[in-house]
Amino acid sequence: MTVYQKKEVLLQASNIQLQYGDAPILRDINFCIKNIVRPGMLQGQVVSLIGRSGIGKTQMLKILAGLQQPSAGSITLFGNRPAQAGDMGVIFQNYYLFYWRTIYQSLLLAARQNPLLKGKEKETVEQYLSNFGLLSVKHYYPGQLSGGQQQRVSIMQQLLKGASFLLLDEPFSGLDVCVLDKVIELLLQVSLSDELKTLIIVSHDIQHAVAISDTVYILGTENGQQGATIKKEIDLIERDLAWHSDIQRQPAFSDTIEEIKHLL
Ligand SMILES: Nc1ncnc2c1ncn2[C@@H]1O[C@H](COP(=O)(O)OP(=O)(O)OP(=O)(O)O)[C@@H](O)[C@H]1O
Repeated sequence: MTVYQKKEVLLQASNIQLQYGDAPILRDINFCIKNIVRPGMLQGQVVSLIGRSGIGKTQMLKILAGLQQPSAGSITLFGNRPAQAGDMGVIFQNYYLFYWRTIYQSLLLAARQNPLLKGKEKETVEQYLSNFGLLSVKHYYPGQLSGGQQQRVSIMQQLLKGASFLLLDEPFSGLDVCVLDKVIELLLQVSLSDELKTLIIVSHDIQHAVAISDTVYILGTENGQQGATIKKEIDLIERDLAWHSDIQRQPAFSDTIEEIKHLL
Protein backbone atom coordinates (compact mmCIF):
# COMPACT_ATOMS: atom_id res chain seq x y z
CA MET A 1 0.00 0.00 0.00
CA THR A 2 1.41 3.36 -1.04
CA VAL A 3 2.07 5.91 1.70
CA TYR A 4 0.48 9.24 0.84
CA GLN A 5 -1.11 12.29 2.33
CA LYS A 6 -3.65 14.72 0.90
CA LYS A 7 -2.33 18.22 1.46
CA GLU A 8 -3.41 21.65 0.21
CA VAL A 9 -6.88 22.32 -1.11
CA LEU A 10 -6.77 22.88 -4.89
CA LEU A 11 -10.50 23.12 -5.50
CA GLN A 12 -13.52 23.29 -3.26
CA ALA A 13 -17.11 22.96 -4.48
CA SER A 14 -19.50 24.22 -1.77
CA ASN A 15 -23.26 23.68 -1.66
CA ILE A 16 -23.73 23.86 -5.42
CA GLN A 17 -27.37 24.01 -6.52
CA LEU A 18 -28.66 24.29 -10.08
CA GLN A 19 -32.26 24.78 -11.01
CA TYR A 20 -33.98 25.48 -14.34
CA GLY A 21 -37.38 27.01 -13.59
CA ASP A 22 -38.94 24.68 -11.03
CA ALA A 23 -36.76 21.76 -12.00
CA PRO A 24 -33.82 21.04 -9.67
CA ILE A 25 -30.92 19.59 -11.67
CA LEU A 26 -28.15 19.61 -9.04
CA ARG A 27 -28.44 19.93 -5.27
CA ASP A 28 -26.07 20.14 -2.29
CA ILE A 29 -22.93 19.30 -4.22
CA ASN A 30 -19.87 19.44 -1.99
CA PHE A 31 -16.41 18.12 -2.69
CA CYS A 32 -12.81 19.04 -2.15
CA ILE A 33 -9.79 18.20 -4.28
CA LYS A 34 -6.36 18.34 -2.64
CA ASN A 35 -2.89 17.74 -3.96
CA ILE A 36 -1.13 14.59 -2.89
CA VAL A 37 2.19 14.09 -1.18
CA ARG A 38 3.96 10.80 -1.68
CA PRO A 39 7.54 9.95 -0.72
CA GLY A 40 9.67 11.95 -3.13
CA MET A 41 6.79 13.51 -5.05
CA LEU A 42 3.99 16.02 -4.94
CA GLN A 43 1.22 15.57 -7.48
CA GLY A 44 -2.24 16.67 -8.54
CA GLN A 45 -5.31 14.50 -8.58
CA VAL A 46 -7.35 12.74 -11.22
CA VAL A 47 -10.99 12.89 -10.25
CA SER A 48 -13.95 11.46 -12.12
CA LEU A 49 -17.57 12.42 -11.87
CA ILE A 50 -19.60 9.41 -12.92
CA GLY A 51 -23.31 9.35 -13.50
CA ARG A 52 -25.91 8.05 -15.90
CA SER A 53 -26.93 9.96 -18.99
CA GLY A 54 -28.89 13.15 -18.33
CA ILE A 55 -28.08 13.26 -14.60
CA GLY A 56 -26.25 16.61 -14.76
CA LYS A 57 -22.57 15.84 -15.39
CA THR A 58 -22.13 18.37 -18.18
CA GLN A 59 -23.94 21.04 -16.15
CA MET A 60 -21.56 20.38 -13.26
CA LEU A 61 -18.60 20.58 -15.60
CA LYS A 62 -19.82 23.91 -16.97
CA ILE A 63 -20.19 25.25 -13.43
CA LEU A 64 -16.64 24.14 -12.62
CA ALA A 65 -15.41 25.82 -15.80
CA GLY A 66 -17.18 29.07 -14.91
CA LEU A 67 -19.35 28.76 -18.02
CA GLN A 68 -22.57 28.24 -16.08
CA GLN A 69 -23.61 30.19 -13.02
CA PRO A 70 -25.02 27.88 -10.28
CA SER A 71 -28.33 28.91 -8.68
CA ALA A 72 -26.43 28.83 -5.37
CA GLY A 73 -23.06 27.77 -4.02
CA SER A 74 -19.49 28.42 -5.09
CA ILE A 75 -16.32 26.99 -6.55
CA THR A 76 -13.08 28.23 -5.02
CA LEU A 77 -9.49 27.48 -6.00
CA PHE A 78 -6.30 27.24 -3.94
CA GLY A 79 -7.98 27.96 -0.62
CA ASN A 80 -10.29 30.90 -1.20
CA ARG A 81 -10.06 32.38 -4.70
CA PRO A 82 -13.41 32.20 -6.56
CA ALA A 83 -13.03 30.24 -9.81
CA GLN A 84 -13.46 32.27 -12.99
CA ALA A 85 -14.05 31.42 -16.63
CA GLY A 86 -10.63 30.76 -18.13
CA ASP A 87 -9.12 29.20 -14.98
CA MET A 88 -9.67 25.76 -16.41
CA GLY A 89 -8.85 24.16 -19.71
CA VAL A 90 -12.01 22.50 -20.97
CA ILE A 91 -12.13 19.63 -23.43
CA PHE A 92 -15.70 19.28 -24.57
CA GLN A 93 -17.32 16.31 -26.27
CA ASN A 94 -17.80 18.38 -29.42
CA TYR A 95 -14.22 19.53 -29.66
CA TYR A 96 -13.93 23.22 -30.37
CA LEU A 97 -11.09 23.67 -32.85
CA PHE A 98 -10.31 26.57 -35.15
CA TYR A 99 -11.41 25.20 -38.52
CA TRP A 100 -9.36 27.77 -40.44
CA ARG A 101 -6.04 26.80 -38.80
CA THR A 102 -4.04 23.62 -39.34
CA ILE A 103 -3.69 21.57 -36.19
CA TYR A 104 0.02 22.45 -36.07
CA GLN A 105 -0.83 26.17 -36.11
CA SER A 106 -3.45 25.72 -33.39
CA LEU A 107 -1.10 23.73 -31.18
CA LEU A 108 1.74 26.21 -31.61
CA LEU A 109 -0.61 29.02 -30.65
CA ALA A 110 -1.58 27.09 -27.50
CA ALA A 111 2.08 26.42 -26.63
CA ARG A 112 2.89 30.13 -27.02
CA GLN A 113 0.32 30.92 -24.32
CA ASN A 114 2.31 28.87 -21.81
CA PRO A 115 5.24 30.79 -20.28
CA LEU A 116 6.82 27.53 -19.12
CA LEU A 117 7.35 26.49 -22.73
CA LYS A 118 9.11 29.67 -23.79
CA GLY A 119 11.84 28.92 -26.32
CA LYS A 120 10.81 25.28 -26.77
CA GLU A 121 7.29 25.67 -28.18
CA LYS A 122 7.99 23.99 -31.54
CA GLU A 123 9.85 20.98 -30.16
CA THR A 124 7.15 20.46 -27.50
CA VAL A 125 4.39 20.55 -30.12
CA GLU A 126 6.31 18.02 -32.25
CA GLN A 127 6.74 15.80 -29.17
CA TYR A 128 3.02 15.92 -28.36
CA LEU A 129 2.09 15.21 -31.98
CA SER A 130 4.33 12.19 -31.89
CA ASN A 131 3.04 10.93 -28.51
CA PHE A 132 -0.57 11.31 -29.61
CA GLY A 133 0.08 9.63 -32.98
CA LEU A 134 -0.75 12.67 -35.12
CA LEU A 135 2.61 13.64 -36.59
CA SER A 136 1.64 12.57 -40.10
CA VAL A 137 -1.46 14.79 -40.16
CA LYS A 138 -0.02 17.89 -38.50
CA HIS A 139 -0.68 20.12 -41.52
CA TYR A 140 -4.31 19.02 -41.84
CA TYR A 141 -7.25 21.26 -40.95
CA PRO A 142 -9.71 19.96 -38.28
CA GLY A 143 -12.29 19.22 -40.97
CA GLN A 144 -9.88 16.69 -42.47
CA LEU A 145 -9.58 14.72 -39.20
CA SER A 146 -11.78 12.02 -37.67
CA GLY A 147 -13.73 12.75 -34.48
CA GLY A 148 -11.20 10.80 -32.38
CA GLN A 149 -8.28 12.67 -33.95
CA GLN A 150 -9.98 16.01 -33.29
CA GLN A 151 -10.47 14.98 -29.69
CA ARG A 152 -6.77 14.24 -29.30
CA VAL A 153 -5.89 17.65 -30.77
CA SER A 154 -8.31 19.24 -28.33
CA ILE A 155 -6.65 17.44 -25.38
CA MET A 156 -3.16 18.42 -26.61
CA GLN A 157 -4.24 22.03 -27.05
CA GLN A 158 -5.31 22.31 -23.41
CA LEU A 159 -2.27 20.43 -22.12
CA LEU A 160 0.03 22.77 -24.05
CA LYS A 161 -1.72 25.87 -22.68
CA GLY A 162 -0.69 24.62 -19.26
CA ALA A 163 -3.84 25.30 -17.21
CA SER A 164 -3.68 23.82 -13.71
CA PHE A 165 -7.15 22.34 -14.05
CA LEU A 166 -8.29 20.30 -17.03
CA LEU A 167 -11.94 19.41 -17.38
CA LEU A 168 -12.64 16.57 -19.76
CA ASP A 169 -16.15 15.75 -20.95
CA GLU A 170 -16.37 12.07 -21.96
CA PRO A 171 -12.71 11.87 -23.03
CA PHE A 172 -12.88 8.13 -23.71
CA SER A 173 -15.64 8.17 -26.29
CA GLY A 174 -14.66 8.09 -29.95
CA LEU A 175 -11.18 6.65 -29.34
CA ASP A 176 -10.12 3.22 -30.55
CA VAL A 177 -8.56 0.90 -27.97
CA CYS A 178 -4.93 1.47 -29.03
CA VAL A 179 -5.21 5.24 -28.90
CA LEU A 180 -7.31 5.08 -25.74
CA ASP A 181 -4.51 3.40 -23.77
CA LYS A 182 -2.04 5.98 -25.03
CA VAL A 183 -4.30 8.90 -24.12
CA ILE A 184 -4.93 7.44 -20.63
CA GLU A 185 -1.19 7.00 -20.12
CA LEU A 186 -0.50 10.58 -21.20
CA LEU A 187 -3.20 12.02 -18.98
CA LEU A 188 -1.76 10.10 -16.03
CA GLN A 189 1.71 11.40 -16.83
CA VAL A 190 0.33 14.93 -16.80
CA SER A 191 -1.22 14.52 -13.35
CA LEU A 192 2.00 13.07 -11.97
CA SER A 193 4.11 15.83 -13.46
CA ASP A 194 2.82 18.77 -11.47
CA GLU A 195 1.52 19.16 -7.93
CA LEU A 196 -1.14 21.62 -9.05
CA LYS A 197 -2.31 19.76 -12.13
CA THR A 198 -5.80 18.41 -11.59
CA LEU A 199 -7.81 16.46 -14.10
CA ILE A 200 -11.57 16.35 -13.65
CA ILE A 201 -13.22 13.83 -15.90
CA VAL A 202 -16.92 13.62 -16.54
CA SER A 203 -17.94 10.25 -17.89
CA HIS A 204 -20.39 7.40 -17.94
CA ASP A 205 -17.59 5.01 -18.94
CA ILE A 206 -17.08 3.44 -15.51
CA GLN A 207 -14.21 1.11 -16.44
CA HIS A 208 -11.94 3.77 -17.92
CA ALA A 209 -12.86 6.41 -15.37
CA VAL A 210 -11.90 4.06 -12.50
CA ALA A 211 -8.73 2.95 -14.32
CA ILE A 212 -7.44 6.51 -14.59
CA SER A 213 -8.71 8.20 -11.41
CA ASP A 214 -7.67 8.36 -7.81
CA THR A 215 -11.06 9.56 -6.60
CA VAL A 216 -14.48 8.91 -8.08
CA TYR A 217 -17.64 10.82 -7.26
CA ILE A 218 -20.93 9.15 -8.06
CA LEU A 219 -23.55 11.63 -9.15
CA GLY A 220 -27.13 10.46 -8.75
CA THR A 221 -30.48 11.05 -7.13
CA GLU A 222 -31.31 9.67 -3.72
CA ASN A 223 -34.19 9.14 -1.30
CA GLY A 224 -36.73 10.10 -3.92
CA GLN A 225 -35.41 13.68 -3.94
CA GLN A 226 -35.28 15.65 -7.17
CA GLY A 227 -31.93 16.84 -8.43
CA ALA A 228 -28.63 14.98 -8.48
CA THR A 229 -26.08 15.05 -5.70
CA ILE A 230 -22.89 13.19 -4.85
CA LYS A 231 -24.15 9.86 -3.61
CA LYS A 232 -20.74 8.50 -2.82
CA GLU A 233 -17.06 9.40 -2.89
CA ILE A 234 -14.79 6.45 -3.60
CA ASP A 235 -11.13 6.86 -2.67
CA LEU A 236 -9.35 4.55 -5.13
CA ILE A 237 -5.98 5.14 -3.49
CA GLU A 238 -7.27 3.56 -0.28
CA ARG A 239 -8.36 0.56 -2.35
CA ASP A 240 -4.90 0.37 -3.94
CA LEU A 241 -6.45 1.13 -7.33
CA ALA A 242 -4.30 4.09 -8.31
CA TRP A 243 -0.85 4.78 -9.68
CA HIS A 244 0.08 1.35 -11.00
CA SER A 245 -0.28 -0.25 -14.38
CA ASP A 246 -2.24 -3.44 -13.61
CA ILE A 247 -5.20 -1.81 -11.86
CA GLN A 248 -7.71 -3.43 -14.19
CA ARG A 249 -6.51 -6.92 -13.22
CA GLN A 250 -7.05 -6.42 -9.47
CA PRO A 251 -10.09 -8.14 -7.88
CA ALA A 252 -10.85 -4.82 -6.14
CA PHE A 253 -11.23 -3.23 -9.59
CA SER A 254 -14.14 -5.45 -10.66
CA ASP A 255 -15.71 -5.17 -7.19
CA THR A 256 -15.55 -1.37 -7.48
CA ILE A 257 -17.11 -1.42 -10.96
CA GLU A 258 -20.00 -3.55 -9.65
CA GLU A 259 -20.45 -1.26 -6.65
CA ILE A 260 -20.66 1.79 -8.93
CA LYS A 261 -23.14 0.09 -11.28
CA HIS A 262 -25.44 -0.53 -8.32
CA LEU A 263 -25.19 3.10 -7.26
CA LEU A 264 -26.12 4.57 -10.66
N1 LIG B 1 -30.88 25.04 -20.67
C1 LIG B 1 -31.52 24.07 -20.03
N2 LIG B 1 -32.79 24.24 -19.60
C2 LIG B 1 -33.44 23.28 -18.93
N3 LIG B 1 -32.91 22.07 -18.64
C3 LIG B 1 -31.65 21.84 -19.04
C4 LIG B 1 -30.88 22.81 -19.76
N4 LIG B 1 -29.66 22.29 -20.02
C5 LIG B 1 -29.67 21.04 -19.49
N5 LIG B 1 -30.85 20.77 -18.91
C6 LIG B 1 -31.23 19.52 -18.23
O1 LIG B 1 -30.23 19.23 -17.26
C7 LIG B 1 -30.14 17.82 -17.08
C8 LIG B 1 -28.70 17.42 -17.03
O2 LIG B 1 -28.12 17.59 -18.33
P1 LIG B 1 -26.57 17.24 -18.60
O3 LIG B 1 -26.29 17.61 -20.02
O4 LIG B 1 -25.75 17.86 -17.55
O5 LIG B 1 -26.57 15.65 -18.43
P2 LIG B 1 -25.34 14.64 -18.58
O6 LIG B 1 -25.27 13.88 -17.30
O7 LIG B 1 -24.12 15.35 -19.00
O8 LIG B 1 -25.88 13.70 -19.75
P3 LIG B 1 -25.08 12.91 -20.93
O9 LIG B 1 -24.21 11.87 -20.25
O10 LIG B 1 -26.18 12.28 -21.69
O11 LIG B 1 -24.29 13.91 -21.71
C9 LIG B 1 -30.94 17.18 -18.23
O12 LIG B 1 -32.11 16.66 -17.67
C10 LIG B 1 -31.21 18.32 -19.16
O13 LIG B 1 -32.46 18.18 -19.77
